[in-house]
Amino acid sequence: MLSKREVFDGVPEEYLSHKERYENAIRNSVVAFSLVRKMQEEGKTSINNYRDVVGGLLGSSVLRDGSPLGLHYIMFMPAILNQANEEQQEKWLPRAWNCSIIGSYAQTELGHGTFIRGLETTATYDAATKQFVLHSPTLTAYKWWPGGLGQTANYCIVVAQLYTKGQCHGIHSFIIQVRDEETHMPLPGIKIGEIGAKLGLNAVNNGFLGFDNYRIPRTNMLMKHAQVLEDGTYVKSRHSKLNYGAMVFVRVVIVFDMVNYLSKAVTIATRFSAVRRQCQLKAGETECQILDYVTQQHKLFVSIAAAHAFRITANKLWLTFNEVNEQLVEGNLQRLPELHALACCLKAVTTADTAACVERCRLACGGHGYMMSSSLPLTYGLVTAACTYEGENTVLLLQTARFLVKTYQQLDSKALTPTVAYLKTAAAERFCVGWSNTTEGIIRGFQVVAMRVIIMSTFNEEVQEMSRTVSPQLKEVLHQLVDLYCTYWALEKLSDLLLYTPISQKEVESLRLRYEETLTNLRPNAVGLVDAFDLRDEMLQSTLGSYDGRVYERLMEEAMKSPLNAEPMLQSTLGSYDGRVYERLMEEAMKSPLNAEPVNYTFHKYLKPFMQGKL
Ligand SMILES: CCCCCCCCCCCCCCCCCCCCCCCC(=O)SCCNC(=O)CCNC(=O)[C@H](O)C(C)(C)COP(=O)(O)OP(=O)(O)OC[C@H]1O[C@@H](n2cnc3c(N)ncnc32)[C@H](O)[C@@H]1OP(=O)(O)O
Ligand SMILES: Cc1cc2nc3c(=O)[nH]c(=O)nc-3n(C[C@H](O)[C@H](O)[C@H](O)COP(=O)(O)OP(=O)(O)OC[C@H]3O[C@@H](n4cnc5c(N)ncnc54)[C@H](O)[C@@H]3O)c2cc1C
Repeated sequence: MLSKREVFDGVPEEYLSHKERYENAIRNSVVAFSLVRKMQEEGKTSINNYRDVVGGLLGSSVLRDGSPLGLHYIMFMPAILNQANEEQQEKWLPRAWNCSIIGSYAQTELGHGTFIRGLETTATYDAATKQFVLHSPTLTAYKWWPGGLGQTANYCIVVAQLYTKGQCHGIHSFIIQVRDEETHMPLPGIKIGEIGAKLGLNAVNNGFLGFDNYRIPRTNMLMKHAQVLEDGTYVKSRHSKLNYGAMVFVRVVIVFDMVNYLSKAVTIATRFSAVRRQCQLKAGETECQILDYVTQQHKLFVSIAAAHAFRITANKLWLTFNEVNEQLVEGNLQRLPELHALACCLKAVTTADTAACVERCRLACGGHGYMMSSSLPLTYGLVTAACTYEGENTVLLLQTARFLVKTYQQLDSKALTPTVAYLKTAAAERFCVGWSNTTEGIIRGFQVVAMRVIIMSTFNEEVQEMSRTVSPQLKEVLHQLVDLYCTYWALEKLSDLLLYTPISQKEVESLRLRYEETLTNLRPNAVGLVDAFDLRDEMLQSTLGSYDGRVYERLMEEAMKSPLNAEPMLQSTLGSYDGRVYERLMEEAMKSPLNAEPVNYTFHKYLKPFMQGKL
């Protein structure tokens, strides 16, 4: 087993080049995941074991910044289990378990991540050849982000709009080979590479993938829920959202992942705070441990409590996930909406809280927390990504809100599922129940808050008609900015206002409405207001923030500059805006510091022996 913080030719990880990071990650991953494969060979294939071992490996000292093989375990295999029929599982799972194929999960595109019903990649059924034709009609249709896809995976689950007999049936999943199993070269009609450097997870080898009328057998559509028959007849799924199952699974395991990272961060910060002595509590005394300061305890102790709370929650969610999945197998879909809402809510809350807590742990360590060697910056990079991937947090919380409002609207007509049963009590009792400063009293208080917020949201949704115009006068707009700033901070600091001012409940409710109104009023001028900062592109240096809005072209242009994309040469009609695609590719290749070797040497040295079970 590799030692902690394995180095690459004696150079600590932080000082490796982008390419060396990848090579180091491949080398460490094949050794680490040989352990997982051994577990499988020895029959220790309980999903709990895998969850804990794979989860423990990712982000561990060996795979500190993720792994190009992570998605293979986290999404590729669970997606086959969740969406492939028995025949397809028999064909693909054994090869996935022994890693003779390495997979990824390609759903997000340059142009769409959240709104998956808007994905543009198409899979059109050709009954004459009994094949699906995969195609990326635009640059924004390119898959963008799939972990391991850049240079590592040779298969992936692709989510595409299914067309048969001229009709679109929405998004479905397909298992697709993208690289030759012997040479690892991209197959004809496949345009593939890595997307470039990121804030963190720089060992994951996130990639892009475009299809140019690429054909796959009909039987490569994952057909557990919906099917396309040989003549092109579409047979729909019992529930349109059963295809979303892979995302629910990952959201559930992310909660476990947050426990790992939060426990690490608060361990580092608390131990350091016991060692670090700074300043004197009383003049003349020896300097005290910073852990003795109440302000330091305020920063850290809630993270210790949160780590335990998240662990208990994660275990309960895992049990619920398994219960509901057993019911799904029996055709009982009754608790699927609750599981979806719960997974959305807990993924969003635990990732957001963990990111905030890890940042507080870093700040609690002063300058030394800013050192890469503290592991706190790296940990922050890992956990903050989780606020975005597997469903951006805001969007997932909106899904939970949607479920809660629907539950409230059916309060009297429908039996409540376990996690929302409290709404019945909160609705039945007087809202202003007496307050008691006990754990139970606080929980009851938050249940009442939840109830009232749901009622307010339902009221806003049903009654509120928001029609507004915005005066073009700059004065008007600046007043709105002042208004926004005041109402934002009044709501942020509401507990102080409630404690120290006579603000009433009614005034708080109208403050909230005013805040939302100000947001809506400012929306039409939002871009104009930032243009007014007059920051030139050269100063911004951002693919996302350039003045001309050509985000996707710039993202792709930057991705092409990655040294890893020089091998192999990309035969690609990337839709470059000036049409000089081949000249530009050759220009870029000539700039690359890498030899245009057809495949990164790590494939033959590490990956292929691993896939052949020789490591
Ligand atoms: C062999 C198996 C074992 C193998 C080994 C296992 C090893 C385990 C490994 C464990 C390791 C642990 C450590 C690792 C931790 C994890 C690391 C993760 C690494 C990175 C992964 C990142 C991957 C990705 O990011 S993949 C892409 C993710 N993308 C998204 O999440 C997209 C988000 N958007 C959406 O989900 C949808 O667009 C949504 C929900 C926002 C809107 O969908 P839609 O428009 O279709 O729905 P609505 O109109 O809003 O609602 C309609 C209706 O549908 C219901 N619904 C929506 N979604 C779902 C769902 N998922 N499930 C069920 N129901 C759903 C919704 O509630 C509405 O219902 P109504 O009744 O109509 O209200
Ligand atoms: C490290 C990392 C790894 C990833 N790995 C994978 C992978 O392996 N496979 C894969 O398929 N994808 C992967 N992704 C992509 C990820 O799933 C998407 O980034 C994520 O779903 C968010 O979508 P988006 O990027 O389009 O953001 P957007 O949805 O465009 O979000 C931008 C902003 O718009 C807001 N917004 C969007 N829709 C709404 C709405 N309806 N209401 C209110 N606000 C809204 C969001 O809240 C956010 O503030 C990865 C992403 C990251 C960062």
